[in-house]
Amino acid sequence: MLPNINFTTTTAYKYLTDHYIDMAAASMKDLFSADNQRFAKFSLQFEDILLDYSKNRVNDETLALLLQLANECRLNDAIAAMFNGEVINATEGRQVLHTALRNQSNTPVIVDGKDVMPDVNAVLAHMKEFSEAVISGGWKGYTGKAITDVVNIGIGGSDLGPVMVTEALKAYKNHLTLHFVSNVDGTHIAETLKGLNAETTLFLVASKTFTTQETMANANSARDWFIKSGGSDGDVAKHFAALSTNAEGVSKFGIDTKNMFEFWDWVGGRYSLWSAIGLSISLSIGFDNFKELLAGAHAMDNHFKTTEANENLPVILALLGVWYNNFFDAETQAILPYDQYMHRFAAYFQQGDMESNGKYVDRNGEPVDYSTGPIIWGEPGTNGQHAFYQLIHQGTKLIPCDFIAPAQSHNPLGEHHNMLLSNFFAQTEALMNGKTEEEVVAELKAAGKSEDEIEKLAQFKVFEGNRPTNSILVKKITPRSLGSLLAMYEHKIFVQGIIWNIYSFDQWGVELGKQLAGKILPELKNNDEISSHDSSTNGLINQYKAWR
Ligand SMILES: O=P(O)(O)OC[C@H]1O[C@H](O)[C@H](O)[C@@H](O)[C@@H]1O
Repeated sequence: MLPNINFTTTTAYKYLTDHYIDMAAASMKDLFSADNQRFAKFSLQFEDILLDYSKNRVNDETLALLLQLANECRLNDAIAAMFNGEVINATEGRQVLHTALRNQSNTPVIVDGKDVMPDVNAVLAHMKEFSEAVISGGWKGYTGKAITDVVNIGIGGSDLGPVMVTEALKAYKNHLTLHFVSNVDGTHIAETLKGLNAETTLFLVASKTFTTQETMANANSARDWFIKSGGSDGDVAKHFAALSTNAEGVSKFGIDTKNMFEFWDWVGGRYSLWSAIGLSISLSIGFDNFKELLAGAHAMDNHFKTTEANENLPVILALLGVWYNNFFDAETQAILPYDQYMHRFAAYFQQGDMESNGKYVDRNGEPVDYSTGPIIWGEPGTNGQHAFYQLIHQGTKLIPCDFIAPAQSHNPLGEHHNMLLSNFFAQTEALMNGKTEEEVVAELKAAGKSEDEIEKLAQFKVFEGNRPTNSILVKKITPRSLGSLLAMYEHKIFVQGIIWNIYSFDQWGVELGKQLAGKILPELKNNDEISSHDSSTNGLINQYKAWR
């Protein structure tokens, strides 16, 4: 059982409410001047990952109170409940054991009285064998040719993780070309199939439930294309594999269950890249690298499970997030990787975080009277700098940002990496220090501006500063360090869900739209005028029918 505590009733919360008044007025610049140990005090290292959280609006007392909050919310019991396989996804009656998928130490993980590790290892062995056959060219298509292209058909957790990881680890990729089709918009599959050769294309139908409308529609269109291109029904087995928990659905679709890579309902969709859903990753970068990704995540799992809260990276990140979310009323959290390969990282954690903690009902089924999960967004630096950083620097909203960068580039081209990293360092420094009116005036004077010009311009060039950031410096983005980084964010989300007393592993909020789309679809099959909805929805449907 998860603890069931309203964090706003804790002693720590009361102290934090008072303490916030002091800290809202405190300047980070002053905190740095007053303490030359601040970086050492407020930074942590895990393997090749350095988390510097010193540029936050916190002092020793803030940290102590936030840690007390975690303690009063019985975080340690919650962590134990997850790893021990308790049914902590209570509204779906499921365990939450994506950590078992990367449990490289192979200690037994018991679900309903049975150790799941033999099954986990068997699927990994199947993935290894299959990946090696496809990569080596031993796996032949229906005309005897080796596979050149792999199309992963899936959406949400069955797409975002594999897309993000294969992009982030592109430097490790082999000769296979990966494609990802997710959207039910026919354009996505049509554009992907253009230029592909059915003889050398392998489709992975990735769906935990194997009922998702988008994925089933795209998989059916892919199979039609395959047959039209010359393949026969009997050839489907050589060109279609399924990644799913639903064996019955897979065989109904016509995919041989020998080509099915299984996972289990104790793996949440948005936590599934570690499962058979990761087959596209294993095909793209090889099984050994996929295993390294798992090993990196496992190392972070152990860190999370065994390290004291004050030195625990996911816990610290989570508590800082709570500090801004619930005391400073920050509504969003930016994730800004200074690594072009990580360009889908923020998109991945939009699902990871927002689908997990976007809940207004607590674990008692009562509406909460505090803010829960933040809006996650971000783009890679330096692109973001030339687009939306204006608002982060001078807007009226407080936006806590995570800056992530590798110290070593996979493409050390001239001065590019120093230029990139100089921006990474400069942005967090600028956000903290800002620029005072005196500094602006001095600068304008030095540039030869008149008193009149200076007066007109100065205010617009002032930066308040005092805007919080975390810097996450990674030695190099490797399968291992990426695995650790991903697990770190997953556990951060978990910790926040515990503090907010919500269920982080269900996603009922996606159902209503699906249900209504299911009702509307038949109405679109004829040209009858529709009057069964509100006037807006009727009007839109009828105009669609008139125009299509
Ligand atoms: O893998 P599937 O069963 O096809 O599900 C794909 C996605 O769709 C659902 O609507 C959920 O919101 C996601 O959590 C899930 O990842």
